[in-house]
Amino acid sequence: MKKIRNFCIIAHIDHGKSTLADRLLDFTGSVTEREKQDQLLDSMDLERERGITIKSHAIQMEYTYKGEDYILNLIDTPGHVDFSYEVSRSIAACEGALLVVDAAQSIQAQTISNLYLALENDLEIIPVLNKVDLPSANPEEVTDDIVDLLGCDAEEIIPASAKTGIGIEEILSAIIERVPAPTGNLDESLQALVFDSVYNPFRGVETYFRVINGEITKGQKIKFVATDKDYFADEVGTLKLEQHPKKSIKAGDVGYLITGIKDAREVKVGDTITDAASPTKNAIAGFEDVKPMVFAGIYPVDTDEFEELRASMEKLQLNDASLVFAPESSAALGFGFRCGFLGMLHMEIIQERLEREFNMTVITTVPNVSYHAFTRKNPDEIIIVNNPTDLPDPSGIDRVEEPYIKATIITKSDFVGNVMSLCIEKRGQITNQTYLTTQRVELTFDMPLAEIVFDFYDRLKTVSKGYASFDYAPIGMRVSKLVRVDILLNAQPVDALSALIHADSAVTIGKKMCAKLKELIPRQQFDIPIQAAIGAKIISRETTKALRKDVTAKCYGGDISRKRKLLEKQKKGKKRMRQVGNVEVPQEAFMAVLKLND
Ligand SMILES: Nc1nc2c(ncn2[C@@H]2O[C@H](COP(=O)(O)OP(=O)(O)OP(=O)(O)O)[C@@H](O)[C@H]2O)c(=O)[nH]1
Repeated sequence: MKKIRNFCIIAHIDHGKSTLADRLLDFTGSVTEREKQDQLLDSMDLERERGITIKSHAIQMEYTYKGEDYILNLIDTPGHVDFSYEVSRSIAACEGALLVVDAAQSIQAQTISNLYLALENDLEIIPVLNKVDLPSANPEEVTDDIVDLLGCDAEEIIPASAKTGIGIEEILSAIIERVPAPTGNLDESLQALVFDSVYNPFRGVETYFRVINGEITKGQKIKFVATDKDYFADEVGTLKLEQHPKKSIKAGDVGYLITGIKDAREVKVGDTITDAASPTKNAIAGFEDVKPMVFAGIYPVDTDEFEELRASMEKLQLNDASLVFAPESSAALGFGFRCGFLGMLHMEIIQERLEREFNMTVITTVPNVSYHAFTRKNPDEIIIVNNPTDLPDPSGIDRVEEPYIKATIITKSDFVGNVMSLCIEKRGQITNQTYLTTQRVELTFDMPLAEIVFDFYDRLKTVSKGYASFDYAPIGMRVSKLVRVDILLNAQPVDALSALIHADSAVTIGKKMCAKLKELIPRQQFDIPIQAAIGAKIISRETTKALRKDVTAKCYGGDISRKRKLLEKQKKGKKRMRQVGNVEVPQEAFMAVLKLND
C-alpha cells in the first residue's frame, strides 16, 4: 500500500487538465504509440467535440522513482457544474490533487469550488502553474494569486506546460513525495467506494471503485449498500488504457468491477461495495441520490414516433442513470415525456444524443426547475411541480417554494458593476464580495436556480466580455411569489408554452414572449392573436397579420411538375412545425422564452 498514490486533477475548464493527464501517461510510458490519440481520457465523441470531460474515468500508471516502483492511480474528474456530485466522489477516492491553474487565466470559479471539495476531503494539494509556455502567460502574478488562495509557499507551486512537457517530472516526484500513501486495513471486511460507472453494451455496467478496507476478489459475492442488492464479482481488474483483469484488488487501490448488471441505475455513484456474507458496518459517508434539477418536455416532432422515442429514452437511461423521464401529454404537442436533467448542459447532451444516436427529431419545451407547492387545505403536504401545468389553482395555493443556489462568480474589477446588475435583475442577493487581487473579484450571491436556467450564462458572458467564470451549489428551497403565465394563440391556451415566472417580472416577460412569438410564428391566411395571461387576466397581446406565402407565384406559366416540387418543399419546411388548433407553430417557438433578450 505504501507504494500506491491516488490522485486527481482539478482545474477550471480549459486550464489543461486533459492535456496534463495525457502528458503524465506519456511520460510514465503508460501508452503505446498505437494507443495515442489527441486527448486520451476524453473518449466519447460528444465529449471530444465539446472539449469537456463528461464522464470520469480512472487510469493506472507505473513509475519508478529513486529505484522504487510505484503505482499511480489518476482519477479523472468531470469539469462541469452539472456533474459536481460526480466530482465530489472522485475526489473522495483520492489522497491528493493536482490543482492546475492556467498561467494566463489565473484562478477561476471552478478552481475554487473544486479546491474546496478537495480540502473538505483533506486532500494534499499540489499546485501546478500550467501553460507557462504561452506568450500571454503571467507566471509571477498568477503565482501570487495561488499563494494567496492556498496560503502555500511560492516554491511549492510547480511551473509546467502540459503542451511542451515542462515540469512533468517534477509533478510526478511531487505526487510521490507529497501525496500520502493510502491507509486502510486489508484484514477488515470489504469496503469500497463507487466513484463512477460506465455502460458497456456488451459487458453491462462497469463499476469503478476505490477499495478503502479489505479486498475484492474475482468470484466474490458482493453487496451494494445503498441499493441493498447482491451480485457476483464476475471480473475485477485495474484500468490502464485497456482493462487488465486481476484476481483481486486490495485496500488502497483502484479498479473496475463487472457483475453483469445491465441497468446503470443499479450502480449509484457514492455507494459502498461490501462483502455479501460479512458486510461492513460502516457505509462510506457522503452517499447522495443525485436529483435532477431541470425539467423539460421532450416530444417527437412526428406524433407517430412516440413509441420509438420511448425506446430511445429507455436505452439512454441504461447508460445515463441521472436521466429520469415519465410520460406526459400536452394538448399542443400530443404524447411525450417530462424529463429531468442535472442541468442545462446535461439537457443539451441528451437532446443531441437522441438526435445523433437514435435519429429522433424532437421538440423540447421550455425547461423549468422543480417547485414545491402547498395548498391552504393541506399546508404540510408537498406537491412537487415539475411542469407548469402541475401548479394547483392559484386561489387554493398557500405558498410556493423554489430551489435556491449559492452562485460564485469571479470577474475583473471593471465588470463588477455589470455582473451585480445582472445578478440583481435575476433576483440574486449578494452575500459576499472579496478582492482576490486588485484586479480580480469573487462575488457570491444567493439566487433562484430558475434564473440561471434562462439565458444567464450568455448574459454573464456578454456583460463581462467573457471575463467571468461561474459556479453554483444548491442551498435549499425558499418561499417565492410565482405565477403561471399562459400563452394563447388564436384564443386557445397552448400548454406547452406556459411558464412559471416570478410575479414581479411576469408582465414584462409575458410582453416579451408575445413579441418574440410574433417574430417566430409565420403569417397564415388569417390574423393570429397572441396573448399572454395570468389566470383569466390578459397581460399582453400581439397580432400576426394574415398573409399567404404564395410559393407558386414564382411559377409563371403552367409547369405543373415544378409547381408540385415547390409545394412538396413547402410541406417539408412544415415538418418542424406543430399544428396547434389551427395555428402552425415552429419548433423554435417552444423555446422562445429562453431567447427573450436576443
Ligand atoms: N500553450 C499551452 N496550451 C495548453 C497547455 N495545456 C493545455 N493547453 C491547451 O489548452 C486547451 C484546453 O486543454 P484541455 O486539456 O482540453 O483542458 P481541460 O482542463 O481538460 O478542459 P476540460 O476537459 O474542458 O475541463 C487545449 O487547447 C490545450 O491544447 C499548455 O501547457 N500550454
